[in-house]
Formats: sequence, C-alpha cells, structure tokens
Amino acid sequence: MTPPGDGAVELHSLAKRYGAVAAVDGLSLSAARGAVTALLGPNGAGKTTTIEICEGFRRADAGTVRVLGLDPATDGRALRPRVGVMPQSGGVPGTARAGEFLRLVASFHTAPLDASALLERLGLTGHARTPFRRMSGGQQQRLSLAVAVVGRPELVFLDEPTTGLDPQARHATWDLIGELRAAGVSVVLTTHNMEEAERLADHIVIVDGGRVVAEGAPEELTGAERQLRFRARPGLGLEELLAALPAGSAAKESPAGHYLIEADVRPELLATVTAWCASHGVLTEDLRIERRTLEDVFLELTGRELRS
Ligand SMILES: Nc1ncnc2c1ncn2[C@@H]1O[C@H](COP(=O)(O)OP(=O)(O)OP(=O)(O)O)[C@@H](O)[C@H]1O
Repeated sequence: MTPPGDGAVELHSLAKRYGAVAAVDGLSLSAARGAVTALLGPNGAGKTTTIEICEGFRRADAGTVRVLGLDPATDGRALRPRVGVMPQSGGVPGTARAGEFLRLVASFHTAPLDASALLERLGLTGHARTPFRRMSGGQQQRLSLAVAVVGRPELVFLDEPTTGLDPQARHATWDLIGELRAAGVSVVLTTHNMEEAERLADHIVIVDGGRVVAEGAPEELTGAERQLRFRARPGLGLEELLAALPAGSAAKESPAGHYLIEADVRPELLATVTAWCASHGVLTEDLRIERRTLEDVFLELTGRELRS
C-alpha cells in the first residue's frame, strides 16, 4: 500500500482561471502509484487543464501539485524522462514520419521499448514512413500513445486515449494500458467512455465545475444496489404497481415502454412485479436485474444538461 500523500500524483486545492472562467476550482486528488486513475467529467469540467498542470504545460494559480514527489512547474527536467504524456491531440510535429519520430523519442531514454515492436503492436507498421499530418485521426492517436510509453515511463498521462478509435484499436489500447498497470506503471487518464473507466480504472475521480464531486473504486461508485428493468406496452399504471411494492421503492417509465424499478431487489419483489403484470395482462420483455451503471451515477452527479 502506498502511504497517504505518496501517490504518483498529489493535488491539493488546485486552482486555475482563464479570465472569468474558473477552469479548476479547488481540486484535490491523489492518484496511487502502480494504479490506473480515471478522471471523468462533462466537457469543460477542467480535466485537461488539471492534467496539463501535472504535465508542467500550464501553471496553477493556487494549490499544490506533486508528481512523483516533484513539482512539475520547477522540476520539469527531472520529471521528463520519468513521465509519458499523450495529449488530447497533436504532440507530434506534422511533418515527422511515424517510425523516425518514435525512434528519435526512444533515443532520448536510457532503456526504451523497441520502437518497431511498438509500432507493430499498435498496427502502425504500414505507416512508419507516413508524415504525422497525413495519418488518420486514429493512427495519429495510436502514435501519440506509442510516444507516451516508448521511454518506459513510471507514470503516464493519457488524455482521452481512445476517443475516435475503431473497436480494434480501442481494445489494443486497453490491452496496452492493462500491461502498463501490470508492470507497475502509474496511469492517469481522462475519458468520456464509461465502459473504459469501469474496465481499466482502479480509482475513478468525477470532476465537475473544476472540482471533485465523487471518487472511489468503480464498484464503490456504482454501489451494491440493484435495479429492475423491463420493457412492456407504454402507459402502465405505475402508481398502482408502486402501491404493491415495499415502501421506498421508485418506478419510472422513460422512454415510453421502458420501465425502471429502483428498490431492494429480492425474489419477492420480482414475484410481485411479474404477478402484477400478469394480473393486468402485461407481457414483459427484457426483464433484467442489474446494478446501476457508472453512466447512471455520472448523470446523477453531473446532471443531464448539456455543457457549453
Ligand atoms: N487556453 C484557454 N483559454 C481560455 N479558456 C480555456 C483554455 N483552456 C481551457 N479553457 C476553459 O476552461 C474550462 C475547462 O477546460 P478543460 O479543457 O480543462 O475541460 P475538460 O474537462 O478537459 O473538457 P473536455 O471533456 O471537453 O475535454 C472550459 O470552460 C474551457 O473553455
């Protein structure tokens, strides 16, 4: 176990404004060493700004930042060989050829991974001679990932590593991140993909309005509660159904014909619901018992309004 305060990343009361916008507003978090920490949050929540402060690309207005125990604002030289960075876009000069550039980056490190093997691994061997700006968005992203990890960093920051990737490349990226973790590398990533966060992360931090609104292991966030879902003809009398369920239960229809029962899901509850449906001549479809998803939790915490 990492003692408290000795995480790969330790942020305390971090703040960063852009004019009138408080992009980061008193954010504190700890990303454990050797673990995958995922930052989730709506557009504009402050994730990229936070990560860029950790990478030393931006300066915080207030608060403390420790990355591998060092301050990225002043200890950039010491951190650079130890930290890999995959920015949200770019990071590679447009005219650089993929293979040459990856070999060049590898040459800056004392014990790099084999660049050709890494290109092969990420399906880029056929594009080794292609200039970065002529690669597709997904290929560019894979090269950025390769650049971030080729130096065998102790810590990697991955800003939306799989956005826009096809399913094959997404799985290849997930496998690579899993291997980094198995090798003891600390990973801090941002994502809008809830499945990705649940699959990969040991610890999830949900950010909104520049501060942390919830954090925990995926199963801590989604909780132990179960819910019952089914489809049936629209417009069932939910008030009457609710009256038959234990106190504290909730039922809603959204969208039409899709029902959700939030309650203490026990065999008796299932029997009550199906008996009620039977007595009303209602045939349920897709009846299933499931946990709340991370997306349910995320929307509960951050609301459903679109962010500008
Ligand atoms: N260079 C900048 N100048 C002015 N405002 C900025 C700048 N960079 C970010 N912002 C603003 O700061 C806020 C936080 O942006 P940030 O990119 O950190 O959010 P994010 O959580 O990474 O969003 P996304 O999910 O869309 O990538 C937003 O309101 C954004 O418009």
